[in-house]
Amino acid sequence: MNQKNNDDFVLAAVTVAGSAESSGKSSALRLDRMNLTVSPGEWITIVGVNGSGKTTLARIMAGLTVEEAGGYMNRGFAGDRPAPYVMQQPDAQLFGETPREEITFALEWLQLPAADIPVKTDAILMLSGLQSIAYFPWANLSGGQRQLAAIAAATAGNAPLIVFDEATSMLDDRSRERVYHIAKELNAAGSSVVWVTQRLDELESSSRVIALAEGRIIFDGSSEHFLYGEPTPSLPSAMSSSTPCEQCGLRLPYLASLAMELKRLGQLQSPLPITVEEWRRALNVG
Ligand SMILES: Nc1ncnc2c1ncn2[C@@H]1O[C@H](COP(=O)(O)OP(=O)(O)OP(=O)(O)O)[C@@H](O)[C@H]1O
Repeated sequence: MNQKNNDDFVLAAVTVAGSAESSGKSSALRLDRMNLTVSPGEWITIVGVNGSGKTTLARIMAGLTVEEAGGYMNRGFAGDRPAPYVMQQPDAQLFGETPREEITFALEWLQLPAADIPVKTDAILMLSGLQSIAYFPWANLSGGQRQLAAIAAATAGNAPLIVFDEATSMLDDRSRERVYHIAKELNAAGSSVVWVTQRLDELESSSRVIALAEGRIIFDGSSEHFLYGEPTPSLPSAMSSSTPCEQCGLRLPYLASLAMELKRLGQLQSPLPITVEEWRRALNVG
């Protein structure tokens, strides 16, 4: 973990030019003068409809090369090396032949003492639930199992910043929970996590949500405000009765709609629940 630099990670007026094909849209820019500050240890969830710029932003935050990017970036606590970046598709990010080899390579790249690597590899295989398939070649594993191995390798080094770009979208519920749990543990240990997702049911009350539309940040605040909050005054009045979530073109999760309806009927009061635990408390059960 990079303990030396506690400066915030800062993007200022970052712009990425659009492709010729996208120039017919209202915004031809992939990112449009984006300003963003992330503090050490923060968890940020990035949401937005398809093509809103999530992956472009995630790649810039990870320190990967994005052509035609301009503006100012100070990587601060994230350090100069690229951050681990876990993509939706595992195959492009695998270097080894098996899950065990993949994790071993990741630890070697981090220059851990050679003697520590086998023990640490076993610990990571166990944490990610991959022990039983540790020596299987990729061809014998499912896409989800390959993705779990890629995630386990990316998270092996407790990097100061880790970017998950819709990393769990091809995993089943159990594997998704496992990955989410690993990311949470890393966050609790001090890593900042950038979590790009289309799944609004993954939001937690305390976490910060950044919503993108057409390459711009159109919401930056708490999950609670995003799902239930007051509309943004600057938006056209036709949109003013909707929540920030709906204003981004995203559909409210079923449970959030239910909470709003129960509030309208006087059955629930603010703060409205988001997580299972909060629902239990709100309904006075369990
Ligand atoms: N390599 C590229 N070169 C040029 N334009 C690109 C490139 N990759 C994406 N774009 C365009 O940039 C815009 C933002 O794309 P981006 O992949 O960042 O969005 P996204 O929100 O991650 O989308 P999705 O949810 O579909 O993955 C889109 O209009 C897309 O067509």
